Amino acid sequence: KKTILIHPDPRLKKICEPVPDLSDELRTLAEDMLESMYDAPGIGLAAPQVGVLSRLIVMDCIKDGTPEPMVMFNPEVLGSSDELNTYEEGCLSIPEQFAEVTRPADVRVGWIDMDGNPQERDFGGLWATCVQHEIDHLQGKLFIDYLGPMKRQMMTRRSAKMKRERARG
Ligand SMILES: O=C(O)C[C@@H](Cc1ccccc1)[C@H](O)SCc1ccccc1
Ligand SMILES: [Zn+2]
Repeated sequence: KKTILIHPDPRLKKICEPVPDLSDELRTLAEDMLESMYDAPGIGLAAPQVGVLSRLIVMDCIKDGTPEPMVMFNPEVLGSSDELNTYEEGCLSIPEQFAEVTRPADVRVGWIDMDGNPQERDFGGLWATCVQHEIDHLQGKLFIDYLGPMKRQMMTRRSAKMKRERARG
């Protein structure tokens, strides 16, 4: 299991490097990230959140109750709808802070899967929100960056407080 970084942390603001070639090490990292995600619990997790500045995200697009774990290397948004959707987002790196974020309702995403094969898929609903939230992490972008400066500052202060309290154990 990997430790999830808490905002503010400079590693959460970095642009992540593309994954050059798949390796067993990267596949193991993806497995560890899925384990950390389920343990949190969460429905998505990006590599920078566990301190790895590579373009890798994991998600579980639960389909009618059955878990559907997804591993995406070098994910990119290929297209997005004009239609928007607003969702109250949270982030495992900004504990217990929630705010409404508006994003395109539907997105087409391309990525390389665990077997090294290129994949392409349309996402809607919660999964569209989740995959956009995760891909933002690879650009060093957090959901609070969509808020006004006052709300962002308040959430940053509170997250920093949570971080201090967690560090003290
Ligand atoms: O920090 C992360 O990237 C995990 C996020 C992913 C996410 C954020 C907003 C909306 C959808 C997904 C969450 O903490 S995972 C926790 C969660 C669980 C169920 C529904 C929404 C969020
Ligand atoms: Zn997040």
